Amino acid sequence: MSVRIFVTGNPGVGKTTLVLKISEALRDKGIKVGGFTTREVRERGRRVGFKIKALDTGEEGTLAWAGLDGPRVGKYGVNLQDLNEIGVEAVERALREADVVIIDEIGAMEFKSKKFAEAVEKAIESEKPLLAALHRRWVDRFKDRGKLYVLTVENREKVREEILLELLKELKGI
Ligand SMILES: Nc1ncnc2c1ncn2[C@@H]1O[C@H](COP(=O)(O)OP(=O)(O)OP(=O)(O)O)[C@@H](O)[C@H]1O
Repeated sequence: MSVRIFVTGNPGVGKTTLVLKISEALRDKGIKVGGFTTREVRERGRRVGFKIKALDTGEEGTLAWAGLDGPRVGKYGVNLQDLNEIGVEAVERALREADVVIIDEIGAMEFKSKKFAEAVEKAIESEKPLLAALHRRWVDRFKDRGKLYVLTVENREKVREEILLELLKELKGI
């Protein structure tokens, strides 16, 4: 059975940073990483939206923006087009072409897309190693389908090393 690693934790604890550093470390070893990351965008100190970026191509779009017309999560409207065309496509590509699949994150915004939900399911069922950031509210739904790490400021460096070793062990031979 393949490794499936979920990382959760409070907002801003470092989930995206962990995923990015692990992606870099894997790439440095010649391992092909695919999937997507998200990041928040602030203007004058206030959060105004979220960007979504494909790990393989670097293509970036808008995941959600305050006041945007689209399915709503809080004050943000979700941009289904970029979520599907950048995020979901990146996961599909990773499932075909990459050695490791990264999903950052599984949460309310992302689940506004049925295609995203299907891609997550495929990624979990896949034989390829999966590393996914999981929003706190979705932990109960996914915690039995892989290994769950709860990230804190205190443990985040150690957890990062542990996950990297776990993935490398699984990828031995590539
Ligand atoms: N290991 C670390 N060492 C130092 N700073 C860190 C570390 N991890 C994260 N940070 C800093 O903390 C901030 C938030 O990190 P990050 O965006 O990775 O968190 P997150 O958990 O993904 O947030 P969100 O809840 O928005 O998804 C960033 O400014 C980042 O640079």
